[in-house]
Amino acid sequence: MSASDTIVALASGGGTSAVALIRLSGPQAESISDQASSGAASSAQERRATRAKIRDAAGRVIDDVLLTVFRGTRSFTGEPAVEIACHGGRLIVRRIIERLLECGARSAGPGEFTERAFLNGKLDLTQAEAVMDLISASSDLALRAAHEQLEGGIGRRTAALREDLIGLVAHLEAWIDFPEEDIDPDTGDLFRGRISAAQEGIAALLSTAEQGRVLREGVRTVICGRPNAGKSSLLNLFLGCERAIVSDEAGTTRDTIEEMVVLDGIPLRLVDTAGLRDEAGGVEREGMRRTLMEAERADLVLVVRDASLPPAESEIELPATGKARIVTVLNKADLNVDPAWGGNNGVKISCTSGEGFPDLRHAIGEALDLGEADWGEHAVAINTRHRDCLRRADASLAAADALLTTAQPPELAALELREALEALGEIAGKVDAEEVLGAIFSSFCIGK
Ligand SMILES: Nc1nc2c(c(=O)[nH]1)N(C=O)[C@@H](CNc1ccc(C(=O)N[C@@H](CCC(=O)O)C(=O)O)cc1)CN2
Ligand SMILES: Nc1nc2c(ncn2[C@@H]2O[C@H](COP(=O)(O)OP(=O)(O)OP(=O)(O)O)[C@@H](O)[C@H]2O)c(=O)[nH]1
Ligand SMILES: [Mg+2]
Repeated sequence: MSASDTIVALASGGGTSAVALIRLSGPQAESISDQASSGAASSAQERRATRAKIRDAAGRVIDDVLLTVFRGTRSFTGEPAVEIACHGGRLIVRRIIERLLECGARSAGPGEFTERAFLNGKLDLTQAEAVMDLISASSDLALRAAHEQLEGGIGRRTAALREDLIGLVAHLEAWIDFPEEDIDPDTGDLFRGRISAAQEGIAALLSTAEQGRVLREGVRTVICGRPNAGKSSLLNLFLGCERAIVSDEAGTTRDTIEEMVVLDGIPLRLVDTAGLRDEAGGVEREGMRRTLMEAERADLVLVVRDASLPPAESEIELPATGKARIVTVLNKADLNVDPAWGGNNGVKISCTSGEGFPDLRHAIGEALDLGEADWGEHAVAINTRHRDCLRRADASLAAADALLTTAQPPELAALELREALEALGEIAGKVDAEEVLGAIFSSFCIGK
């Protein structure tokens, strides 16, 4: 499959920079670049940075650049491509792209280069997704998981599962189609054992979904407590800057404030909220409603209490927190800690002095239980699309197993197995009936 048009886009970040990278991909990449560079592209050596001048239609120089030409399928996109490294001014970038459009290129849509790489067989779907994960990774662990996926980690694991199932379908269908060949039906325990082994493989992948979500979106961490407990001060302490307004006026924070931080390699999406109190009205009430909504969706709730007050005065009725872990933070430990706090097992800290902050970070790590140790060597973490495909595959395998257990016609079980294969194939973006046929002929030598 190959695209007929040539796309162009800025590949580096917007804004002003020392150098910017403009990318062209498609069959006319080289000829379009030639028009804009007085033939410099076609006289350039393949995959070698070559000095050139980009000129407008009137022949005036727009910029002095480095061109790199990728010929044939030897490029990221698997089709002819040209990269132009120009000076990173906004106007320069705009003028060069305008010139390339004038010469016959079209503006690329979002993800279109990677989509082409997929369509040209350079990447499977999980690898294409990994490119995005890689770019948006906000922590070392997320980066590792994205790298593993870009290297084909998930693709390999689903391919192995598919291979097992293809063997199974081949066996079952050969038996259906050629009963006279005297193939051992093998639909008893052995056959079902292979189905359940595949289900175990699926379950192992599915069990990484939660980590995948956390790595991609961050642990939703909601800071809640009574007004003035120091919630916004805690957010600021995490960020190391005065992001949220802090004041001794109770009810300062009205709307939720969200910021990402990374704690020992784990991304946290921190949400500062409006304080919870019974006597609130008007805007503050609306703020509280938002706090409760956030708490319900949280993975982790940090309950901030003012340790300089007696426990009863900083007590909050904890909102419904779904499945969130809860860590209690006893703030203002620099003041006189009310003796009644004695036996409370919250983490004592001072947001003003920073004292006790390492203990809090440690307590959060423990509560989340997401440390390096759990990652093993291969940091595979599936995304929601993979999860949905895996769940469908698992349901089909369960159905196939049930059909075989109740001695239904093998055709029905074969259909379910094919459904499972298709669902697994969707993960890497391939669905291919030929594969099953190939396995039948190669392993059973039918027609000899
Ligand atoms: N300048 C530049 N830097 C970049 C990219 C790019 O496209 N251009 N990348 C884009 O995301 C990443 C690197 N990934 C790449 C992947 C494949 C090929 C490539 O040319 N593949 C050919 C040749 C293989 C080889 O010689 O190793 C191929 O697969 O046939 C290039 C970059 C990050 N840095
Ligand atoms: N002594 C002391 N004061 C603190 C500490 N943390 C916060 N404060 C003070 O407590 C007051 C309230 O702090 P905020 O961070 O605004 O409290 P909040 O929980 O966000 O309050 P609302 O947004 O109104 O719900 C401010 O005057 C802070 O300076 C602390 O560790 N020690
Ligand atoms: Mg606040």
